[in-house]
Amino acid sequence: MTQNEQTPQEHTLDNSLALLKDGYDFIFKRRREMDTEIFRTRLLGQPAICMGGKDAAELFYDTTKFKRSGAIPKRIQKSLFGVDAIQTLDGDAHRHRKMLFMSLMSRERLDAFAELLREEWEAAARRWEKLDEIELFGESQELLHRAACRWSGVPIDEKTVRQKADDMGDMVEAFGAVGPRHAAGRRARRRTEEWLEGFILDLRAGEFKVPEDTAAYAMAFHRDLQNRELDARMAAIELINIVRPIVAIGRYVVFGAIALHEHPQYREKLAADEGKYRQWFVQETRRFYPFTPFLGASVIHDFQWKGHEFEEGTMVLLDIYGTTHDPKLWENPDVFRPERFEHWDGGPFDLIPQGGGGYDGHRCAGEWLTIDAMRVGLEFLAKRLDYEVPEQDLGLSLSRMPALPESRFKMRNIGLKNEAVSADL
Ligand code: HEM
Repeated sequence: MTQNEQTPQEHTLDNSLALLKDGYDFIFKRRREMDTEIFRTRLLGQPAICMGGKDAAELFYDTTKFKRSGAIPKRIQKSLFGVDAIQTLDGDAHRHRKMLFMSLMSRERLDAFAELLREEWEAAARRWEKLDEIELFGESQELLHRAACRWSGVPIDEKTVRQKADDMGDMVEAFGAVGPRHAAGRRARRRTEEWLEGFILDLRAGEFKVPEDTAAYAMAFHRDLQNRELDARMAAIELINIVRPIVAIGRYVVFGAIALHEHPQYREKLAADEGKYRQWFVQETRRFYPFTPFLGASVIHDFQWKGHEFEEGTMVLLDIYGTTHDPKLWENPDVFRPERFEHWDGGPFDLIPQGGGGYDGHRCAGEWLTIDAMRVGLEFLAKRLDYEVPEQDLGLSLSRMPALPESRFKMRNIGLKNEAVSADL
């Protein structure tokens, strides 16, 4: 037997349709069936290696073995990420671009974001009080978009703000879709890139001014390793790489709201933040609910790992959903239990809903901001709002990528309680 034959192999011409059908469970289901952390299959007409778990995650983030350029399909770049953006860079070019993103994430700037976000929740809730019913998903995307624009220096036009927030959301909605949902995401991206490219050009021409510590300023005037400004379209794409994922936190707000609804015993604990309850609840929401299904990279040169052969150019997928539900890492992984985080040691390769490793690698630049934004939003829901949750379908299908309940979380009879939310995180 050659080393290669040790890797379980699916005998299939191509499994792309099964990937769409099984969605988040595609890799994990096969890992369970074959009792393996790694297997070979064929996807998008080419051989692919799928793997999951802590060791596999650590391997995936070894930049001497894997690269991102050429690994992200164009259809994902044209909808979700933007073509040739940070997600596709490697080596020094990536490190330099990543420093630009991380420079926006100082504690001071994150606190400023949390404050803007609290204002937006308060303003939105005052509007909701006058309505019979709202849909939390769209509403939270809009309020996150407003906070993201104010924080990033992007102008808000009241006439178009909801449309622009929906466009940000549609780019995310497109990633695991074929047909109309995917096409809508591409159209949304084209419109948004055109809008923000014009804005970047205005900033450069001095026709519009923004503070120097904003993302808009950073993207407009960033210089690459050759000391050149980014192409205006690329600056717009990277600015979208700030605003779009902030809007996407609306999905986690909905997941947190579902968790609160299905486990009402946590509401008071969350409001009072007994222990570090808010932090545990947020971490469990990010671990438990499906958002990113897997990540892709490509093998730089032949190597072996635990007796498995990796050949140059092979596409490799890391199972994100399966790793956050791996029974080797999480006791009773399919039970929602925030207290599990009381004794979690904070490893870089187990809780990986937003990628693993360090922030100098490809791990999500906005992870701290996401956690802060969820703490603000969930505290607001638990402490400041009274609401009813009418009968609706809150089920999440693992074959819909990205996952979202059909009803998008409807809330009724919303009122504001006389309780102040905390000023710090
Ligand atoms: C809504 C919740 C979010 C989820 C589920 C999420 C998830 C992820 C994942 C899985 C990655 C890829 C990691 C990798 O390739 O190894 C990533 C990368 C990234 N995220 Fe997030 N993210 C979220 C929020 C944010 C926010 C709020 C921001 C910015 C404010 C952000 C900015 C980025 C950037 C710039 C990258 C590319 C990093 C790189 O390639 O070096 N994300 N995110």
